[in-house]
Amino acid sequence: MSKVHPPPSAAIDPDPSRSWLRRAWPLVRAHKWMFGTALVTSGASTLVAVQVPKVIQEALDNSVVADRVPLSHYVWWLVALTVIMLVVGYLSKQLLFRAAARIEYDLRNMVYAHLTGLSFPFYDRVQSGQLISRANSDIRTVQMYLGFAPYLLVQCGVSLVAFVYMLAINVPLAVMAMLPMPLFYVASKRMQRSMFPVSWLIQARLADVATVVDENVNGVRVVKSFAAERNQLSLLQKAATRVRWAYVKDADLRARWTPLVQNLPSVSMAIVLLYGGHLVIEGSLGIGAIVAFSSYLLMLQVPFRVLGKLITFGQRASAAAKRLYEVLDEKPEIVDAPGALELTGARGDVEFKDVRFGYGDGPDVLDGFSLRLRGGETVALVGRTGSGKSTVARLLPRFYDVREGAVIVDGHDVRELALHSLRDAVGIVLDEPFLFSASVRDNIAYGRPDSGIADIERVARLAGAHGFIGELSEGYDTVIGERGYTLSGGQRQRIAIARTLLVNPPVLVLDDATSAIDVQVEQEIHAGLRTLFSGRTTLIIAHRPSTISLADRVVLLDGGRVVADGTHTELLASTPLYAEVLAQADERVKELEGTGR
Ligand SMILES: Nc1ncnc2c1ncn2[C@@H]1O[C@H](COP(=O)(O)OP(=O)(O)OP(=O)(O)O)[C@@H](O)[C@H]1O
Repeated sequence: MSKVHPPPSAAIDPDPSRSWLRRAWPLVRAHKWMFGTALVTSGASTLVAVQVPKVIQEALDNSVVADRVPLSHYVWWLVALTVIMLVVGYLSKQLLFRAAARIEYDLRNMVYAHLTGLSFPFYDRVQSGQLISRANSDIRTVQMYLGFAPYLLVQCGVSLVAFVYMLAINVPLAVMAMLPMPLFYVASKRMQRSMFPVSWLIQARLADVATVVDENVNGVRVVKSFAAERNQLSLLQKAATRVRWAYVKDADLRARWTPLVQNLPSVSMAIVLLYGGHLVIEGSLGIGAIVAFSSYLLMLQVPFRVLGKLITFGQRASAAAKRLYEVLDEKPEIVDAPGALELTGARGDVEFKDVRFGYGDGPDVLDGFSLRLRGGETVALVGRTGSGKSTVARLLPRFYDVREGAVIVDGHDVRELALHSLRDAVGIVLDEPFLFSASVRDNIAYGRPDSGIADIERVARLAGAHGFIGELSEGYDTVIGERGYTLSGGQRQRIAIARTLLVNPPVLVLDDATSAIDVQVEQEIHAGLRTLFSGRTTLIIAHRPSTISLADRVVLLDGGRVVADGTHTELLASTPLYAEVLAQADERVKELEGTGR
């Protein structure tokens, strides 16, 4: 049985006018106990660390210089403090890393869940490399900051206790030692201002590189068939050069600012030596105080140094978070209407009523498109390339919404139906089906994961896939390579047909779904296809007369609307455009066969 994974514990604040940190706050708050305990224990361990110089000071003054107390007394104290620091430090780190991992889990799940919910128009606009980069590196950057910034801040805060101890030893010396600190603050601020744009640029350019790499890997077949490796490499080099430029700029700014910011506290050490040494010579301060002071100053350097890093880190996290929010704030365009109806036991009566549609802000692809498919009918949709046939197919399961008119299933506008019930009822097989890197059996059972092998074999037989599956090295258990590229185009199509058949949808759309199956094999599986179509409403988008002959009726699409409707023979006789489209398709098939594809 598969393990149940908990849903994310929190979502981000939806108000986009708020700062990125405020919006991310619910993620941290969801683990407040673990986080809180981690912070308290880390504060406690720092507090213990601050005691160490005090013990050394007393040991020097009372045991080494004055011989009033045995030295072993202080040695035991130091041992005890170290043990406490070890135990408390272990606890705080354990809890902190766990809390940080949980934040990452929540963030990752939230982003992926959101991406899954987004509609096709979003995926048409966004490059997948950018998405992958956002989903990986940006999540990590934000998680690191959310997880570790509060911890570092607590450590910084508690280290300031060191300053209180310095004041207790000698007020004027403590004040003088802290004099360079305002300068330090100003330098850190300036560093922050000059570095922010560059850190933003780095994130954006890394995403560009991811896009090129993604296209290179996914489009490797095209790249190689055009022997375009060099071009692709030069594209990558261009993107990588832009990243390098940003990193060099970052390094340049860092090299200018970091030494200044890091070494300013050393000025404090010089002041302590100069003024403190004078006080010791005068006899108003013990030598132990100077040693304690230098330790405290070292401790105080840590927060200031960390603060500098925290600032840069914060800028990266802010840039990453804003890019993640861009995705998270994206509203799915195609969603269930309030009170959406469940489509159950569909008859498969389909109607496109005076549909006008275009992609995004683009021109109309369909305009005044009307078509009725009665329950159980098989209709072939034919048209020139680019005439909008696949677009018609995409409107039926509501991948996109129409601009005007309506798509109606069983008397209901698809916009009134619950999306999951509509998509359960409409099966769609594409010409280039996507297969997963899983076994043939799992690919066929994708829509019905609980199906038994008997059902899987039955649909594979109908789709004409059983024969070649049997010849694969491990039959139905053969794992097919990424996207199914270890199979031929026709084999992939037959697996995709079987996959849809198993779901048994009352409405079926085959979008050029047999185009890669050779004519002879297609003839062989015609019987299977007829069984597949019987009892369900089928829209076949096809070019071959042999496929078209499976339909009861043929409609011709041109100029965004239906221009002819009838049987294959009727259309051949009455509509010259129909014969022209078929002839063009025939030429295309011959060309493809000629190139051996
Ligand atoms: N996702 C999209 N975003 C923007 N425009 C698109 C998109 N998909 C298709 N188009 C455009 O819509 C028009 C119709 O495309 P469609 O894929 O529906 O044609 P088709 O008739 O199926 O073509 P073919 O026979 O070549 O597959 C074309 O002009 C195409 O450029």
